[in-house]
Formats: sequence, structure tokens, C-alpha cells
Amino acid sequence: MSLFTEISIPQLNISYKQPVGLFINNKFVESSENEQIETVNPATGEAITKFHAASEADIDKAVAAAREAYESTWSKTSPEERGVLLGKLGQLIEQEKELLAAIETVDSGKPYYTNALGDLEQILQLTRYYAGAADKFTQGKLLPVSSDKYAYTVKAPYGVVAQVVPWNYPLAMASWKMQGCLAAGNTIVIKPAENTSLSLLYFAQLVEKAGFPPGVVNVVPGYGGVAGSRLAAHPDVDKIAFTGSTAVGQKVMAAAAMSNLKAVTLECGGKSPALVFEDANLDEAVKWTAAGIYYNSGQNCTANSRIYVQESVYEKFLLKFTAHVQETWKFGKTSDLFDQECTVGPVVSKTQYERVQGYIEHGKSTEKLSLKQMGQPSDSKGYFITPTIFINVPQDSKLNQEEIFGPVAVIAKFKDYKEGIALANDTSYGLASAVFTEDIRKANYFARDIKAGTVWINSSNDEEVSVPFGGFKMSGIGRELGESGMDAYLQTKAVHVNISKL
Ligand SMILES: NC(=O)C1=CN([C@@H]2O[C@H](COP(=O)(O)OP(=O)(O)OC[C@H]3O[C@@H](n4cnc5c(N)ncnc54)[C@H](O)[C@@H]3O)[C@@H](O)[C@H]2O)C=CC1
Ligand code: BAL
Repeated sequence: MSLFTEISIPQLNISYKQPVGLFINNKFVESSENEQIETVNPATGEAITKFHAASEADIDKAVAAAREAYESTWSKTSPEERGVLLGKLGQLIEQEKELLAAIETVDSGKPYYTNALGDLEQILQLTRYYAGAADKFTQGKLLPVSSDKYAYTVKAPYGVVAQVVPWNYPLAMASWKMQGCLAAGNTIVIKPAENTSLSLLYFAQLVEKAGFPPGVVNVVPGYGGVAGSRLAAHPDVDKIAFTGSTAVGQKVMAAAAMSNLKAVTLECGGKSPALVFEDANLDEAVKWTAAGIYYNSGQNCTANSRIYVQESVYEKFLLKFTAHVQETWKFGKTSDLFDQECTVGPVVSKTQYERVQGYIEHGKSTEKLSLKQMGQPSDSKGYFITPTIFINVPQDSKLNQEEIFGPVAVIAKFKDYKEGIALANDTSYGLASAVFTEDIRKANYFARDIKAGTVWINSSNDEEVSVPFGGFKMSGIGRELGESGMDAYLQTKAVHVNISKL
């Protein structure tokens, strides 16, 4: 099988060369067992191409390349040099952002204009952020101890870092991990998800063009149970960062512990609440909560998948929410993801389609809940799911307890602040939360009382690359983005200096 394949995207009049090998030492290579994975366009269900899947032996080669690059070159670069390389990478991303967004659209099902281009804007922004941060967030501290002694701290990179990323934001989740990690001075072996590997393979070429030395970034597409688990258990990986399901996050942490006690960052599932109080601006609350559940077809770990509305404005909110969803969250003409009006794409795969439809069917038939469904895709191909609203959902419903990861809003009532915050906290997850009120005290009580890593006051899911992101409880460990996105890849060394004389 060739290491490149020609792919056409007729809607944008684009034809390009897609790398389909493993990227090790700045070269595309075949997998040692010649195993291949077919990737499918979620809007049509049709195959796009096949790419090589890394075996355990390939992972070992990639880790050895990353180790060699770390010891021989990368650990000797200055933070400023790393910042310059990230700056060049940013320029290349800017030049290629339309193509990268188009690859995301075709491979992961993101509407091009209203979604995929947005991912690329964020990637560009965070690449520039870490280019500038490389020589700022790497500084240690001077610690005066006594007249005869001082100490200083050094922030040292871990060395070889493994990263395992999911399919809901293929290149964005990779960038959340890679750019800060490189700025901090580590080398990387990164595994994209098996159903959305194309954008990161294309991106690898930009890494090489920007001038990163061989072995600094290695991209190893492959199956989670083979390539992912080998990375988690690898004795020469110093840290692993993972985004995906909580169940796999637990496996990654166990493998990390039982191999070499490598450091771990986990960004896992969520069941994030939004509380809408009676004094909220309801139009604003409707707009944000709808975006917070329907953007990216609900495939967001931070999706506000539980919406609680104070009982006095519940009916009014429902009417407004339903009308707004009908108006704003729509499939494209002929289910075309390149239609400028398209805001709802398919979910990523047949597996996810069946999983999300399973929850809808469960709500409808088993729990007999009331629901509204908005519009139909214009043809039956692909994995499109109609934006769905479940109404008056009891707290113990499966729909209120489990992460659905699809365009399914779950709405319920609450009486007062005490009940609202109790319902919001009634989950094993703690990734994000939102509150809608015009009362600054109430908003701040909520920020104080909610057990979640992110609180949005009068908005939802509007992340910033400069602000830390991560979960409480079973949503994860550690933080990404902002200064935390570099700190996650630095460890502190304390140096004691004795200047006393006998
Ligand atoms: N936090 C988030 O952003 C995400 C959450 N999810 C949740 O997980 C559910 C299931 O989706 P899946 O694709 O099954 O998620 P997953 O957790 O299996 O996949 C995420 C990544 O982990 C890798 N992986 C799988 N098994 C592994 C293992 N044993 N060791 C190391 N890496 C492994 C996969 O290849 C992929 O790259 C979704 O419905 C959603 O609820 C899924 C993706 C992203
Ligand atoms: N919004 C980016 C991370 C996530 O929700 O999956």
C-alpha cells in the first residue's frame, strides 16, 4: 500500500495528497504488520481511504525515536528556539487552515463553515499562544532560605510524552496536548482515534516543514487496544495524556501505574449541568444552552447535557428553546456539510449512531418520556441524528445519569437554589457547568458550590485558549490550556545551594 493517496473534495474544488503511513522520525513509514484501517465519511457512510495501523513494535520504534530526539537535540533547545518553531508552525497552519478544516469535515462529519473552520481558528490561536509562552512559563523560582543557604527551582520537561486523543475534535484535541508539551521541551508520540486520523497525519507534514527535528513529534494511528494500550504501558514513556471515555481513562491510569508509574493527565467524560434561574435573560439562556448541546452534534465532553430550569419560567423556556432549535440547529441541504447553513452534522460513526439512537429509543420506549424532534436529514445516508429534546426528565433517568454524546437535550425543572445546586451536583462527573441569572450573588454562589472544573456564567462552552480546562471527580485529572497546558508537561526540580563555610 502506498504511503500517500489522492483525495478529492469536490464541494471546495480541492484535490490533495493525504499521507496514510505512520509518521516516525519525520518520515511516513508502513506499519510493521501491514495492518490497515478504513476510514469512513460519516455524512455518507462511504469509505474515504485506508491508513496504516501501528503495531506494538511500531509503538516501540516511535518511542525510541522520541527518546533519541529528546536526549540528542530537543532537550538542548532553548525555550526561545522552541517558541520560534511553534511560531512557524502557526504560519503553516494559517496557510493550510481551509484544507485542514475540509479534512476534518470529510473524516469526522463537522459542518465546514459553522464548525470545522472554528476548530482551526482555535488551533491557530493556541499555537500562537504557546509560541509566545515557551520562554515565559518555563521559569523557576529563587527561594531564599537563610543567610547561608538559598534554593531555586527548575521546571524540567518530562522527556518522552505519549498522547492519546479522541475523534470529537481530532486536530483540536491533538493541538490542546501537543503545542504546550512541545513548548515545555518534551518529545511526543501521539495516537489519533482510529476513525479520525487523517487531519493529524496531514498536520505532521507541517511539523516537519516548520523545522522540528526528526523524532520530536511522532504520529502513530492505530487501534486503542493495541497502539493506545502499548503507549500507556510503555516503560520508556515518562508521561501520558489522554482524552476519551472515563472507562478507557481508568485503563490508561492503571497501565501507567503498573508499568513505570508514568505521570498521567486524563480528560474524560462529562454530564454537565446548566441551571437557568427565573431572573435569567431567557433569550440568552436559550441561545447558549442550545449551542451547548447541539454544537458538534452534541459530541462535546463539556456539552450542557442536563438543562435545569426554575419552575416559574419552565414552560416559557421550553417554548423559546424549541422555537430556537428549529430555527438555528439544522441539517444542510441534501445533508451537505459544505452548505453554509448547515449547523448539525452527523455523529462520527455507525457505532456512535447506534449508541445515541439507543439512548433516544430508551427514553421514548422504556422510560416513556415526552420528547420533541426537530427536522430530518434530507437523505437517509450517513449517521445524522435529529436534534432531540427530552422534557420533564426525572433525575434518576438514564438520560440524566449517563453521557449520551449526541444532539440530545435533557430538560427538567427545579424549585429553588438549594434544589438546583443539589441536582447539578448529583453526578459522578465534574467537567463543566453553566448558570444563567442576572443576580451576581447567585451566580457566584453557584461558582462556589458546583463541583466542576469549569463554570460559565451566562454562557456555555465558550472556551478560551488562555484559561485552564479539566475535570473534577470522574471527569479527569490535571488541566490543559493556558499556563496549565505547559505546567502539565513540566516537573519541578529543587536545587539546594549551601554557601556556609566551616
Ligand atoms: N472526553 C471526551 O472528549 C470524549 C468522550 N468520549 C466518550 O466515550 C464514549 C465512547 O467513545 P469511544 O470512541 O469508545 O472512546 P474511547 O475512550 O475508546 O476513545 C478515545 C481514544 O482512546 C483510545 N483507546 C481506546 N482503548 C484504549 C486503551 N485500552 N488504551 C489506550 N487508548 C485506548 C482510542 O483509540 C481513542 O484514540 C463516547 O460515547 C463518549 O461518551 C469519547 C470521545 C471523547
Ligand atoms: N470542547 C472541547 C473539548 C470537548 O468538549 O470535548
